[in-house]
Amino acid sequence: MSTKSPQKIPVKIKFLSSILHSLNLDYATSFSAGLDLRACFKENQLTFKPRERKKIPTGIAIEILEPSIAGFVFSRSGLGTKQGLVITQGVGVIDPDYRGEIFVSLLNISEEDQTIIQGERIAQLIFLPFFQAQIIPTDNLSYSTRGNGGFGHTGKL
Ligand SMILES: O=c1ccn([C@H]2C[C@H](O)[C@@H](COP(=O)(O)OP(=O)(O)OP(=O)(O)O)O2)c(=O)[nH]1
Repeated sequence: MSTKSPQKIPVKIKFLSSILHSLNLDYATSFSAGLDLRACFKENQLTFKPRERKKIPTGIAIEILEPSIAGFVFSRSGLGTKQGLVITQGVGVIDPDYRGEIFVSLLNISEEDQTIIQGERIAQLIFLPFFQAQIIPTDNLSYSTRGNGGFGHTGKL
């Protein structure tokens, strides 16, 4: 393992919930890629019935001070694999111009009721670079070996 630390980008964080006062909002280890987001609802706990989904406030709003970096909300692997609580839309995208509270939409894909408690770490926020396309309208796309083949076109093995 390198002794260097991951590169940091500047991100302002506004704390919106007193629940976070007593809890740590920081990277779990010095090489964690994801910043854990915590459930900041008023109740002590929240239960999801099978296939139920809920939007959960995280108690933070952010300002990413780099124009080509967005935040991406991913599932925590423990919550997803042990309890079946996953991000409803697959991945949440936090645009760099978004200033509102970050919400996490969780979906219970298990067959049982699942409960999370106030302050629990429910998802992870990862900052990644993105590109916008410079759109070039055309009728002709260049030849490639793959062509139109997709969705398993190259076989299983
Ligand atoms: O998991 C998420 C996903 C999005 N957002 C916030 C930040 C994001 O910048 C904004 C809009 O998200 P998105 O572009 O995915 O939403 P949309 O459904 O396309 O709606 P909009 O018309 O607001 O863009 O909502 C969250 O708080 N959590």
